[in-house]
Amino acid sequence: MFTTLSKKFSKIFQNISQQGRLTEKNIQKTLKKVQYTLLEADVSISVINDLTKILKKKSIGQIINKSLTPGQEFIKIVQTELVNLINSPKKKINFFEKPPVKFLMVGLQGAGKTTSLIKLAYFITKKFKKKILVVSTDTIRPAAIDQLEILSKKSNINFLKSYKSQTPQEIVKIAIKHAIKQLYDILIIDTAGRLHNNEKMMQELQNLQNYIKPTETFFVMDSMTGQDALHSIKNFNNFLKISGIILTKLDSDHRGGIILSIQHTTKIPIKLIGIGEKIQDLQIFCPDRIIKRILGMGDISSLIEDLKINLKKSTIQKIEKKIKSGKNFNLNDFLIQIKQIKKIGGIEFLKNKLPLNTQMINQNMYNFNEETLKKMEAMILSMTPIEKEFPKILNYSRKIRISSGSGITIQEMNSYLKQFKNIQRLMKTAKKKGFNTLFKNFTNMF
Ligand SMILES: Nc1nc2c(ncn2[C@@H]2O[C@H](COP(=O)(O)OP(=O)(O)OP(=O)(O)O)[C@@H](O)[C@H]2O)c(=O)[nH]1
Repeated sequence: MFTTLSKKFSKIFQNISQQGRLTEKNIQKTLKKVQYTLLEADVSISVINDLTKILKKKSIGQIINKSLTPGQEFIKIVQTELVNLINSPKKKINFFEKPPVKFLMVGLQGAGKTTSLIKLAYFITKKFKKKILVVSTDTIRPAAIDQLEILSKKSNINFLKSYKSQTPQEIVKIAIKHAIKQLYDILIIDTAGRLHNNEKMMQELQNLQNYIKPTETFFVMDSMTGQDALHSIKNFNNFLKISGIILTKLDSDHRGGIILSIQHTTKIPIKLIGIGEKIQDLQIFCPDRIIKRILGMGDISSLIEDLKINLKKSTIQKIEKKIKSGKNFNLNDFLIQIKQIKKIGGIEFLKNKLPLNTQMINQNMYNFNEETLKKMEAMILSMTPIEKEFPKILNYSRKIRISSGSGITIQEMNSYLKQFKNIQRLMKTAKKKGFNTLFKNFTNMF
């Protein structure tokens, strides 16, 4: 996510941080670099111009000769202004009205409407314990109704069957009746993908929205579409009242410009982001977290949140208990950790959320990948219980035996055991400073 963009920002920031004193000239020079970076990232020109004006005014006014750490001050200003650029007071999802609250999903073909619908239903069920019903009004694309049915079944979401012979309005009428009767809190309605210039289909959608009067009408948008998407949103908004955007496919490494342009250009808030194809890959849009990632500062907060949502409470409690007890962290515990890393999305997922500077400094971390994780697991599984408990006893002959059992060279084994020792040290720090430091110091494990 935003790798190219964040690498560029990291470089600009590294450069300015090294300057003891800032003059108007070098602030102007840095702002030029920021401008080019945004331009290359496909941010719209009007956004860049407005942003540069504010940055110039604030940074020149506030920094020169006034700050002891001018570089840091400059970075803070850029960070704050970028957050302001994508923030909106209307970004909260409204589902606290009289039930059944209705959500309508609209957008171009293939934008990710059906997938996002299911992810959203799953997210709200899991986080807010609401009773949700989903229905499809897509009678145009063959298999669209079946797709929603299959996804719903897979995720244990209540699905109401609809038929191609029905009109969207008939489907919705039945669904609302059903939702009221069965006391559902939320009804989420999928629609057929369409182009904004298909007047007939847009009119049909407008009629449907007027009939449903949804609390939220989400425009689901593929973030890979770039600047063209801005026209689509505006055109959809001419027919409908869009209350929020769900920006999908942010996991692909695109240029990132669209996320900085949407709010400023359309005044419609981004409410949710899709970051993968799996059911749990939907997040509430948090401007400060996104900007941190764009600027290469990592996203430790959402990493901790993801870990808390995706790992069982009991597992987290076990780790915390282990840390607090001060008992020696052994290779059995390490094996459990490896399994957990795999479960939450693997090492690439974790790396993605770490501050870029730390990642770049720590070459070992950079070289660490899914393959390494597999090898570590194989190494530990080839050990005897006593070796796992007390790795200190691993002498040369024991290592030879483990090596032939796991297919890992002695050199690799030594390097993994060194990493394990680093983790042991980290656990001791976490005991003093708390559980969250474990993730904040993640890179020190390597
Ligand atoms: N990588 C990634 N893929 C996604 C994301 N969201 C959706 N997709 C994929 O995008 C493709 C299209 O998604 P759908 O949900 O079928 O799109 P749709 O808008 O309902 O499509 P139509 O009904 O044909 O208009 C599928 O392969 C999804 O798995 C995301 O956040 N990340």
